[in-house]
Amino acid sequence: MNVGIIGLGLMGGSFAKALKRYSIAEKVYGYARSEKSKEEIIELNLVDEIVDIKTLKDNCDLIVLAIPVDNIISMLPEFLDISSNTTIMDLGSTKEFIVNNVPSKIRKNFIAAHPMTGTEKSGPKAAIDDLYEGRTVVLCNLEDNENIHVNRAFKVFQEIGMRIVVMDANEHDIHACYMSHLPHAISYSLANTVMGHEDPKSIIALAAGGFKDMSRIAKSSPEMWTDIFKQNRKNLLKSIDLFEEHMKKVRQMVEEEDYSDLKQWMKKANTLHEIL
Ligand SMILES: NC(=O)C1=CN([C@@H]2O[C@H](COP(=O)(O)OP(=O)(O)OC[C@H]3O[C@@H](n4cnc5c(N)ncnc54)[C@H](O)[C@@H]3O)[C@@H](O)[C@H]2O)C=CC1
Ligand SMILES: O=C(O)C(=O)Cc1ccc(O)cc1
Repeated sequence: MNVGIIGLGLMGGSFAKALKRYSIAEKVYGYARSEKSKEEIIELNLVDEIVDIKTLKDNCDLIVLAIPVDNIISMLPEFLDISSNTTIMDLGSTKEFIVNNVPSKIRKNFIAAHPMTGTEKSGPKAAIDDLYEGRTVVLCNLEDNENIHVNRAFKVFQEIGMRIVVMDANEHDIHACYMSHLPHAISYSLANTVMGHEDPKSIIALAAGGFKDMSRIAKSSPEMWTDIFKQNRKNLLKSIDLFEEHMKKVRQMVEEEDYSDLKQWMKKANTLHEIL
């Protein structure tokens, strides 16, 4: 099997590494837009060859879109003339808007996937060897796909050591919002709150583990996350409203010195880690 990867940053670059590690592809082709990315991809030896989109389409059994979620949608018309045997797969963090915007001509070929693994880093240098190992990938709306493409996706994800979960795209976006998109909104808010109040010297001198843990994902790519917030806007707004209710509640308990209720509220939060 030949695989083509469009976008060789954290997700695409790590996918290329996993394919090599498990000898899954005969040849891995890459497509990158900027000269800087191309240089980095060659230097890091992420793919066998960097090619244009036509070469990818003519030579690959599987084409992986590992680019920001709005770019995934704008790129889809490029694939209207692909062979019915070629699988296209995206790795985007949102799913419903994407599946609803796949042109009907290639809907059977298009596998909507979301690997539930990543980091706050981006670009080719962020690619890591074992990003996918032992992690979960969510595949959405597989009833819209032809079997050849579903089987190919299952085979590749299993071979790189992933656990597969199948879900409706709408349901996926709700879960992804609470487990990932809301935490990113909170982390960005925390970072901006602290920077608006503390000077850099105090931040360096006093930042402890908790603050570092909670602000790590505030380093994530604004290009990628603006698109995600845009595509999952409805769920994100609802989750922010629910989160604000909790912030109001803790504020009120502290203001009214209601420490017994505060302790109960904290104890309830502690139980999350009995599940995790
Ligand atoms: N970062 C993470 O932890 C995770 C990201 N995702 C999703 O994976 C996708 C890729 O994210 P990352 O790899 O983290 O981003 P990244 O920023 O590390 O890599 C994306 C690469 O694609 C390139 N690119 C952008 N538009 C392009 C286009 N039209 N043609 C060719 N190259 C293009 C960029 O220059 C960049 O090198 C996104 O859709 C994101 O939502 C999914 C799970 C985890
Ligand atoms: O860095 C982290 O902890 C993440 O949460 C990474 C991440 C980012 C986006 C996703 O769609 C999935 C995972």
